Amino acid sequence: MIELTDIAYVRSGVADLDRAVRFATEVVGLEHVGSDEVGVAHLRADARHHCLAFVEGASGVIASAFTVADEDALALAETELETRGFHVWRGTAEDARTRRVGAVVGFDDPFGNRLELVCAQQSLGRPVVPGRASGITEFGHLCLDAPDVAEAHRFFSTTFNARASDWIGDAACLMRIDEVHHKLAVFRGDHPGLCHVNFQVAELDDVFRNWHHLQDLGVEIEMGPGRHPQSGAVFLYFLGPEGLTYEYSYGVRRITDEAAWRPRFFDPAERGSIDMWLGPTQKPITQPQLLPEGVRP
Ligand SMILES: O=C(O)c1cccc(O)c1O
Ligand SMILES: [Fe+2]
Repeated sequence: MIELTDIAYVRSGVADLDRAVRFATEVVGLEHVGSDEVGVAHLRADARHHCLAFVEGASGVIASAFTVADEDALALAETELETRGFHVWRGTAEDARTRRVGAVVGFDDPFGNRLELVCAQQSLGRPVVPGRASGITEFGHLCLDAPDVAEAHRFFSTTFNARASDWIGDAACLMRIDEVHHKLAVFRGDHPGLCHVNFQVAELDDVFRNWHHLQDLGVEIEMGPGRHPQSGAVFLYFLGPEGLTYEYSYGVRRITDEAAWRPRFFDPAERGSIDMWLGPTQKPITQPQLLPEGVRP
C-alpha cells in the first residue's frame, strides 16, 4: 500500500491564463507566485509553494497530486503501481522543477483521472500575500469524478492509505489520509474530472463575507452557504473561469480517534444529505387556515 502524506496541488489547463490568474487572485484570494516561467502560473494558499497551477492550453484538469514521504517512498510507489499494471510516467528534473517538487511520477487511475505522486514539495517561509483578504488558510481538499464511487473507494483504499470517512450513497465518498475528515473526495460523474478544489478559511464570517463579495461581483454561486453534515463545515461553492469550481469552507472536523470512527451513510435523495440546513422539501400549504396568524401563503 502506498502511503499518501498529503494533497500537493492541482494542475489545470486554461485557455485564458491571465483571466484564470486574475480570478484566482482578485476573487478567490490566492497569491500568484511570480516566476520566470512562461505559460504556467502558480497559485498559493498556504506554506506550499503552490497548490494550484494553471497551464496555458486546453481547458480542463491536467493532474491532481499527492505527496509521499521521500524519494525512496516515491520509487517504491512507482514500482508498486507498475506491479499493479499501471503505466507510470517518471518526470524529468524540469518536470519536477516546474512543479517545485523533488521528483514526480504520474499515472492514470482506473477512471481516467491523471494523478501525480510527488516528494519534497517546496515550502515558502514568507507569509502568503493573498490577492484579496478572503481569509484562506490552506488548501483543504480536492474532489475527483469517477463513474463508480464504490470502485473508486476500493481503488484508493487498497492502492493507498485512503479511508472512507463518510459516504453519500453511491454519489460520493469522502476519504481521509490523515486526521482531516477528508483531503480527497470522489463524486459520481460520467467522465473523469475535477469536481472542485476546496480552500479552508480562518473564520465562519469569512464564508459569509466572501458570499456577499462574490455576489457583488456577479460570480455564479453554485451552492451555499450551507453546512455539510459530513465534515460539519460551513461551505460555499462558486464557479470560476473555464469550469473550475471553488469551495470555501470553515470548520472541517478532524478524526482524532481513528479506531472509534465509523463512516456514516447519507442518502443523496435526502435534501439535507449535503447541506444540513436544508429541511425536508416543504410542500406549499394550501389551507391558509393552517398558517400561523398573520402569515399568508
Ligand atoms: O466537507 C464536506 O463534508 C463535504 C461534503 C460533501 C461535499 C463536499 O464537497 C464536502 O466538502
Ligand atoms: Fe468539498
